[in-house]
Amino acid sequence: MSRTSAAVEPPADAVRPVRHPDAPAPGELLGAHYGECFGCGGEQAHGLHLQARAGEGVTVTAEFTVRPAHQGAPGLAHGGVLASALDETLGSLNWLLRTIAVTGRLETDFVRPVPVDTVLYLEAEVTAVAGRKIYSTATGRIGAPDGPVAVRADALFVEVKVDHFIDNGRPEEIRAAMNDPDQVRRTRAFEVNP
Ligand SMILES: CCCCCCCCCCCCCC(=O)SCCNC(=O)CCNC(=O)[C@H](O)C(C)(C)COP(=O)(O)OP(=O)(O)OC[C@H]1O[C@@H](n2cnc3c(N)ncnc32)[C@H](O)[C@@H]1OP(=O)(O)O
Repeated sequence: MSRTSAAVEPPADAVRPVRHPDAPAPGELLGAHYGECFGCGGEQAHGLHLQARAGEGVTVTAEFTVRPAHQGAPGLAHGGVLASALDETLGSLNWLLRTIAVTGRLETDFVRPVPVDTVLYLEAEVTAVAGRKIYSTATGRIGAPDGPVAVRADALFVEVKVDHFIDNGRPEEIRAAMNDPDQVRRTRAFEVNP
């Protein structure tokens, strides 16, 4: 039996992803796309503060340290928090395509418990693109970048226009994001996919 469902399997007409020529160079930190983002934002006290770095092709690596605020069972990371770390890492791949996309489906395997204070070493890759649909996969390892796999995920992201956020988000946060003094974050949010 396949580990993943058909929803995250690229269709026959899917193509290989193409790294955007202006994508950050391999090794470069991507930075947060939004200061209040639970996954990557620096302004969220209990957020993941996940730092993603561009890799070769359409890949990223990221690190996330499990803090006491991220517990489910005593001393162990909450599964939803680990899914968030995978989601954020996978979401950051879309910046290498210069595409704004949201998670349509995220299928997660929790392979090993992840204790508080553990660094989760994540790597993710876009495997295929079919129209607006972006297929990607990620793993999270503990102990070291080549340590044992603790979590993994397969995902389908769907490309959206910036109207997705304007129509559905709250005006005050949209305004604040538009006025963000950080030009890269503004570009990422509003100029990539007008
Ligand atoms: C302020 C701005 C900041 C911006 C910064 C960047 C933000 C980054 C945030 C990063 C944070 C981290 C990331 C986050 O956490 S993102 C936050 C979590 N995700 C969401 O909130 C998304 C909510 N969902 C939607 O808005 C819509 O459902 C979307 C946009 C996804 C699709 O609705 P839309 O009406 O647009 O399109 P469609 O329905 O015609 O579907 C199109 C195609 O896709 C296929 N499909 C769809 N869903 C699924 C599914 N579940 N399984 C399998 N397939 C699915 C569908 O069959 C169709 O295929 P085909 O028929 O064409 O073959």
